[in-house]
Amino acid sequence: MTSVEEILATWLDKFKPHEDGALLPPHHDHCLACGPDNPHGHHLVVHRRGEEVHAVHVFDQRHVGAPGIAHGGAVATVLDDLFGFLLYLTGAPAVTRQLEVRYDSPVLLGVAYELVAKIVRAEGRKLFVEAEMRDTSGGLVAFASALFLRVDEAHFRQGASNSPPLARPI
Ligand SMILES: CCCCCCCCCCCCCC(=O)SCCNC(=O)CCNC(=O)[C@H](O)C(C)(C)COP(=O)(O)OP(=O)(O)OC[C@H]1O[C@@H](n2cnc3c(N)ncnc32)[C@H](O)[C@@H]1OP(=O)(O)O
Repeated sequence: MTSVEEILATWLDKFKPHEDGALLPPHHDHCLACGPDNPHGHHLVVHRRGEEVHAVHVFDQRHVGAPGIAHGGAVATVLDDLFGFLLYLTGAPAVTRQLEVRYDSPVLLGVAYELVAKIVRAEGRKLFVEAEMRDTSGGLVAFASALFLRVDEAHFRQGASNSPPLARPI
């Protein structure tokens, strides 16, 4: 697992401008939603699309709530993390202060959904953001809104000396 200091050393590079259509970098390699090296993660892949961010995502059996249906917390994780990619367009890190998710239809495992997020407005440190998740017919299955607050590197250093075990003992 990479240390907080190692992540911070390259973290701000990710906030340099990304071209329209570019594949956006994961927050870090073990991020629960987008980290490619997290075996429990969603492995979310996100591109810039104009002033929005876009992903096509499939939930799998690891994210099950009711049989065959994604857990609502898993859906919220992915939507929250998608907002985290909008931060690359703003040029500065921020964290979720409030997140609200509306679940309009069950999100089915093994089915592709299209996700889009955008910044609705920015006021000082505050970023108000919204996201939609749609099925391949264009039907809205979930809608999220959130408030993100800009923070500095000191915020992330709060976790630097905290090294819990990688997995709970069985
Ligand atoms: C290691 C390196 C990097 C790794 C990065 C991984 C990144 C992952 C990326 C993304 C992954 C996904 C994302 C994640 O998972 S981020 C992880 C989940 N989020 C957190 O852990 C955040 C925890 N919270 C905090 O640390 C503090 O609360 C922070 C720092 C956020 C704010 O505490 P602070 O004390 O600083 O600020 P404040 O609370 O006084 O408020 C400030 C202003 O905001 C206004 N306000 C507050 N609430 C509301 C509201 N509901 N509607 C409207 N306004 C509201 C408030 O009135 C005030 O306004 P004003 O008086 O200034 O006008």
